[in-house]
Amino acid sequence: MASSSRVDSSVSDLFSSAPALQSNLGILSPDQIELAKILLENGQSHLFLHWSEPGVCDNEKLGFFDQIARLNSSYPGGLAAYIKTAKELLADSKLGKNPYDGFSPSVPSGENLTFGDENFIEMEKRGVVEARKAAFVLVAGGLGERLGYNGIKVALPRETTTGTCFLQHYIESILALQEASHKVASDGNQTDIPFIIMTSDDTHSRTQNLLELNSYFGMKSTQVHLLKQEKVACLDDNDARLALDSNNKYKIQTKPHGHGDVHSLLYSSGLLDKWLDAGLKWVLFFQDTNGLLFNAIPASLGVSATKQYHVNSLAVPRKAKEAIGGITKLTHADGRAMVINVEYNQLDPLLRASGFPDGDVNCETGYSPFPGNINQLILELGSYKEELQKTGGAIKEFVNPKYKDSTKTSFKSSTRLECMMQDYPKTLPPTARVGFTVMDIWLAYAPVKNNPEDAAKVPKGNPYHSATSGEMAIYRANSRILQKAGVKVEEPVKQVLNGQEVEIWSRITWKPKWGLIFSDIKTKVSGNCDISQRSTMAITGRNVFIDNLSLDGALIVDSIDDAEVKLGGSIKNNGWTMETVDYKDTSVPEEIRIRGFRFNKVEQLEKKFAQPGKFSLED
Ligand SMILES: O=c1ccn([C@@H]2O[C@H](COP(=O)(O)OP(=O)(O)O[C@H]3OC[C@@H](O)[C@H](O)[C@H]3O)[C@@H](O)[C@H]2O)c(=O)[nH]1
Ligand SMILES: [Mg+2]
Repeated sequence: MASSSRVDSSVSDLFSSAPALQSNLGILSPDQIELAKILLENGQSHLFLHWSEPGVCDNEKLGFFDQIARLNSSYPGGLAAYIKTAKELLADSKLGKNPYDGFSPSVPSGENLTFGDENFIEMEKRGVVEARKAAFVLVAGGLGERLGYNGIKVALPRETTTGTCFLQHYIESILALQEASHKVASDGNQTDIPFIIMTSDDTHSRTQNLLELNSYFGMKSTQVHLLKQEKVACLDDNDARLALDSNNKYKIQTKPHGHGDVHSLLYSSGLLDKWLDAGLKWVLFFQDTNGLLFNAIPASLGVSATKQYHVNSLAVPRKAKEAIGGITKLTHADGRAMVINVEYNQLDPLLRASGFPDGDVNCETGYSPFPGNINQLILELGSYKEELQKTGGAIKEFVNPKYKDSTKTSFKSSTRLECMMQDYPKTLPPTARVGFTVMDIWLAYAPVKNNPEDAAKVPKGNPYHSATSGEMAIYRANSRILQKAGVKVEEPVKQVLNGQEVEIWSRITWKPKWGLIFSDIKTKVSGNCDISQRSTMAITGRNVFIDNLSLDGALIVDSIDDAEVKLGGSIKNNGWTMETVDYKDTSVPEEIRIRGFRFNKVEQLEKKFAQPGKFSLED
């Protein structure tokens, strides 16, 4: 008796701190009252200051608790944990505490892959074998604020020769891997590779529509899962008081929590257990707009398998101050060490604070000594699941408030906690096998992140990360791959598009099923072949063989799988010319004008082979 009345009195003490809430308790359900207690116990009584008497705005009040329930259930440990962590991180930030305090940075060593050499080819083959035990996870909840594109980024064309969008290319690449992997499977295991897309309220319905309108680009709809991340509550001050929406006092203001949410979402989805039961071994994470990524996947998956890495991050040489994180070895004074991404905004201050007075600068190679993180992670499923069981998928967070002045007592605008998927290894035990794999930039990394205006301001020699450079990188990579396979592809010309000087190579594209790995591509190329710089070549069929072809113009070839087509002889036509377009010209569709050019399809040889059999271009 005595103890229960003590509880009651402490509860009523709690509610007496928020009289406007207390008078409304009658309209709330027991669950909502529990949530109210959590808020009051965690210093959030200000949320109720303006609440009206019962009978006025009751629907809004219930809506408020609906939102609180969502915020509470979508965060590991609930709102109490969120507020507690926020207070700690805000206190550290106010003190100017260095998150890497006690750690000294050094350059780690990893695997280096060179496109086309014996090791690379071996790794690719091994990767194809492993692929049927993989699941792919695309994080695509971001708004793409730096690009400023109106639609979702995965709907942007990867290149405009065929107009194939990023999402279609990703799906076709996964399907090509699946098929190739089943072909070499010795265990008869023919499961479909799962494809997960993390969305947010900003991208969810548009991603869903894009998939549905295009019949999932050839994937089974059951193979694709969308997991929507929720935003997190904004914070108004150093006491982690939650921010109310300025237009609706019954609503908490929210902002994105970052791509790190993918781990807790995967954990709570139950998918990891399903995958383990199905015999899967690898989870591959990737980002929304890297049109070159799948050039790097087979070989790096081969590295993961060969080295038995629990974590393998893909990296490319990094230019100092480039907006990609640096893979860094951090050694603590107490002996602990880890290899981890240091985000691009933190690398310079970390270096300056730890004996590198020049900060983030290039070394004698012309690159930063720290490899650049492209945020493609390959995790070994068993150890991943084990780790998430301990953490619930929670990832080390950070806070980045913009203070009004040096007293650091108030913020210019509300802030929130954030987390990044590449911080996953931070909680791993020292026994974990954490590695990284460095590849050529031209082969593996060409994200579309910057709008034309900002891209044009990128320091000379650093990558633009724009729609222009992203598309040009596809042509460069394909041209170089064919060069390596023995085709004489003419050298590029330089041109300024949307204020950015880029190399323009022959516009060569193919479908993933035509050439997934280099050894496949080599079997598709023979004889003396040359392709001029002004040429366009688009191959959408599978069994298409380039054999003694001399191309100077545009050649577009489509074929069914049962048609074997030989591309040979001398093809010359007026081809497709490139016209410059200014990004400010709003008469041109946004997805085109952000590139700074469009094709004028003057003349082409276009062939379609829809019957089984053997054919050549004369047929
Ligand atoms: O809340 C979010 C934020 C972002 N994302 C997704 O995460 C991906 C990366 O987002 P951003 O493009 O904003 O990431 P950034 O460019 O700031 O940095 C990221 O990529 C480059 C790497 O070197 C960095 O280490 C990595 O953090 C995108 O696919 C985006 O859609 C989410 O899914 N949810
Ligand atoms: Mg970002």
